[in-house]
Amino acid sequence: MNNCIFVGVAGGTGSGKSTVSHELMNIKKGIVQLEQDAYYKDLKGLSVEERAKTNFDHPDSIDFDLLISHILELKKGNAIERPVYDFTTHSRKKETIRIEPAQLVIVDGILIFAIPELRKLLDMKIFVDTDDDERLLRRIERDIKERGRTFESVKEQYLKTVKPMHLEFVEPSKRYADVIIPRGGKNRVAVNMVIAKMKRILQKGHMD
Ligand SMILES: Nc1ncnc2c1ncn2[C@@H]1O[C@H](COP(=O)(O)OP(=O)(O)O)[C@@H](O)[C@H]1O
Ligand SMILES: O=c1ccn([C@@H]2O[C@H](COP(=O)(O)O)[C@@H](O)[C@H]2O)c(=O)[nH]1
Repeated sequence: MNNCIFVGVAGGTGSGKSTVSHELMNIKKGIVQLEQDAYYKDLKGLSVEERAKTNFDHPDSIDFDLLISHILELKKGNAIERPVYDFTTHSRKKETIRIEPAQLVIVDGILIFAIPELRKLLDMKIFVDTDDDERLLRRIERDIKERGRTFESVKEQYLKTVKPMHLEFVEPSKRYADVIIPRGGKNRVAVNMVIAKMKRILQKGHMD
């Protein structure tokens, strides 16, 4: 598809990436989303205990080759089959989701700006910047409610891998952002400015 625009939304876990991505998806029909979360490597080959101990915040835990190849296919105008990842079992489901090429593709995830080959495929890079304590509180609530975790497991994972990887990979990748949204996805002023800009780009059909 000609003039397909790729917008990256990065930020730490619980920063509000999904919230911002959904706001952008609501601009008009036909905008599609590629979540880095869908591209976690399948850990079916490991025992349940080994899976739970995996460092899910290191770039090696994600199949970036597949994500990049999907972006390139969408750029060429071809549909892709996006994997479906199950956070409770740390494995890929059998089914996939067909994503058709679109004028605007939102790519979101904690590490997308930390990978140079991926970064250079993004036409606009937005970083959602939320204080660590707020992100942690949201993460505890979400992982217990939606991802089948206990408070103890969230605490252990946060201290062992989530926090150190955030400091090593996610936070430094903020330097590559074109736009930084402070205080998360409900920052109306910032989100409305990004939406207004995206609407202008979509009307013109290309980046400035
Ligand atoms: N500004 C905010 N204030 C309060 N809660 C928020 C805010 N932004 C997001 N949340 C909540 O925090 C959780 C994580 O937000 P989400 O957008 O899914 O973050 P991410 O995709 O970066 O992990 C969700 O439950 C969401 O409803
Ligand atoms: O099997 C898994 C895979 C990933 N995680 C955690 O998910 C977050 C990233 O998702 P957000 O939606 O951006 O919060 C990452 O910090 C991983 O630690 C997991 O716990 N289990």
